[in-house]
Amino acid sequence: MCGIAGVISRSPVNQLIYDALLLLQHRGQDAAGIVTMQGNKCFMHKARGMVRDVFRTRNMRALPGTIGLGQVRYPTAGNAYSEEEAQPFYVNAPFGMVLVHNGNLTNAQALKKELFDIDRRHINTESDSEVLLNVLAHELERVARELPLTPDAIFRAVGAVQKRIKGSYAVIALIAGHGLLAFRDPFGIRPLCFGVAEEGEYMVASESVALEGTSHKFLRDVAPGEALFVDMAGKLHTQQCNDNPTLNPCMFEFVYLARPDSVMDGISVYQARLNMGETLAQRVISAMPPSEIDVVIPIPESSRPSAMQLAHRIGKPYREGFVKNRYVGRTFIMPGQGARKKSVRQKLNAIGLEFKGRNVLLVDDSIVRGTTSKEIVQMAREAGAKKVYLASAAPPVRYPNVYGIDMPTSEELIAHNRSVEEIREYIGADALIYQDVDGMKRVVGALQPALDGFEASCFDGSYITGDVSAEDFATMKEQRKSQGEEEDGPARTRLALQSGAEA
Ligand SMILES: O=P(O)(O)OC[C@H]1O[C@H](OP(=O)(O)OP(=O)(O)O)[C@H](O)[C@@H]1O
Ligand SMILES: NC(=O)CC[C@H](N)C(=O)O
Ligand SMILES: [Mg+2]
Repeated sequence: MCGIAGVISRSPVNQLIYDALLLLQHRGQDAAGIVTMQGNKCFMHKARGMVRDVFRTRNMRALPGTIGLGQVRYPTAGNAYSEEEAQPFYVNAPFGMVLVHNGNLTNAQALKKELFDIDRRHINTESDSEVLLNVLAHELERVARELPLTPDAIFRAVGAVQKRIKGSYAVIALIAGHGLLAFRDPFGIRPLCFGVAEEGEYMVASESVALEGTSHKFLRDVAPGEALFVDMAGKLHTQQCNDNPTLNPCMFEFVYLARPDSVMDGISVYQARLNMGETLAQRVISAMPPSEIDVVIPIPESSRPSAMQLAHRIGKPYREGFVKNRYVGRTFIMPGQGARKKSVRQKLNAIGLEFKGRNVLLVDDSIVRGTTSKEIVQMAREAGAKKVYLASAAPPVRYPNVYGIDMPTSEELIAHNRSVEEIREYIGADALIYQDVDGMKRVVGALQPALDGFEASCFDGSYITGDVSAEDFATMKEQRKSQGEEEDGPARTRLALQSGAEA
């Protein structure tokens, strides 16, 4: 996932976008960028790093205008080290357009070839988002043959884009001299919502927390397949661009990615995590008598609501046994296993007296590569715990994700082709208790009756778009592998150390 935000206002938007990106920082730590437009001219600043490092006062001053957008990046295509792949992307025709994207196109490589061979468009990076922008530009160019460009024509172009691109996408784009466009994939995999400040001043963003934190009133989520367009006069136009939209939000948003104070597609992320803690408690009770547990300890940060609810349900004390260094970012979304591993110990430290001589139940929101849990279990033992049990509020992550979470290969997943007993052994815990897939879907789904389902492929192996071929998987895997191994060692460690602004 990445975090995206776009604003149209009557006053300068540079600070508003900066503030929104800071509120979305937890969605991407590798690069950040903002584009504003004044008249028909674009002003862009993007670079590797976190928001507070990328934008200095001089950069902010060079972003004038009352319309703009920005992104914080967590790459799922291309690599984390390329400045060119940081977003937004710009294309000069038609009109001059910029785009930010959260998600991942599963047919990016085929589209890239098609764009070159047929549409005569050259893509200069490995980013699927640059491909997306060029498909949009191409389709917009077709409808723009007759001017003026109407919202209706723009929506027709979005409909045509949706027919060509596959995968997941929440998109915000600016069309110079015309306005702000946003749309969401027809399965509703990646989140996107919008709100209003004053009449005619809109913000579109990945999470509701970005709207709330910048004093915008949340209006609603963008529906799957829907597009919205705000023209330069601040008039909002919306239209469903797809014949068969369904709502299947990504389950991993509720497990880990999103901030707990966000509400996505009508589901409170916090409540979803509490509910997961509640069902996990039942799994714990059926696995062992609660009398064997002295204390429940969360693995900060994301597991806290689930751990709290679990402790309450099994009637055991909830204690903070690990202190998080607030200057180290999220480890899971860091590029490179070396950086991730090192960061766990930099990030978390045990408080000895919560562990000494006790049977502790550690709770995490998910176990993906096992980096965190293996280190943490060892740290709990070093701190003097008698028994170390581990519970995961999400089920085993067994399958690759191709929709915007960077786990493109099954081999890197600790639960792939391993039984729970084998995982327990690898992690070194005395017991390992997982959530089950149906239980998770039931308790999160209960919060929104209008859902058609969840995109939960990394847990159940079922890919909601139904069109990812074995060849697509192989291409994405190869592409990520070659990009991911490019720069191991010092550069990755540097990134790990420099990340850390609190979201
Ligand atoms: O099994 P792994 O590959 O280690 O991945 C899972 C861990 O990574 C995430 O934490 P992270 O440190 O990224 O963020 P958080 O502070 O929001 O929990 C997640 O919450 C788990 O703790
Ligand atoms: N996580 C994301 O949403 C990534 C967006 C895009 N695929 C990129 O790699 O930049
Ligand atoms: Mg964590």
